[in-house]
Amino acid sequence: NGIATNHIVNVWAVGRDKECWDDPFSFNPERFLGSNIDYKGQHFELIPFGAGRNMCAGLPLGHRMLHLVLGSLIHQFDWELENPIKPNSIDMSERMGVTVGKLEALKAVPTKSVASKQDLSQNI
Ligand code: HEM
Repeated sequence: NGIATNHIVNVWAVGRDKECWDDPFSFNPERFLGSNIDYKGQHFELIPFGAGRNMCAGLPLGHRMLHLVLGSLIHQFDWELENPIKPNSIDMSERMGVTVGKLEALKAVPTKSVASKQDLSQNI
């Protein structure tokens, strides 16, 4: 009838629903080992790219780039937290908005890794 409506799905809440997830507030990527749940819009408990006909058009690119960029950063650099922050003292408070981010930015300090220097010397 020509009337357009906008809907905003609360993906944050879906991802923390204890009906869908065991221990939903824990960061536990291992929960996906041996699970058939994927992120491609067919399993509605996990929809980082949305679902249906308006889902993210960049999913294949995003999927490839994430692995490439993250893998390169981990391979090329050793990463440390800024003093005096320790892994278990990271402030994980969230900043609410249309998207959710960390309230305090995570500062990670890179130094060139031994592995990447070895790669370089092999190329000479
Ligand atoms: C990890 C990276 C990304 C995430 C998590 C993401 C997530 C999303 C989400 C949640 C939507 C809305 C889907 C909906 O309304 O149901 C969307 C839409 C869209 N995204 Fe992404 N996106 C990512 C990367 C990209 C990239 C790299 C591109 C392009 C190069 C892209 C292009 C688009 C476009 C064009 C739409 C609108 C699709 C439409 O309305 O038909 N996205 N994305």
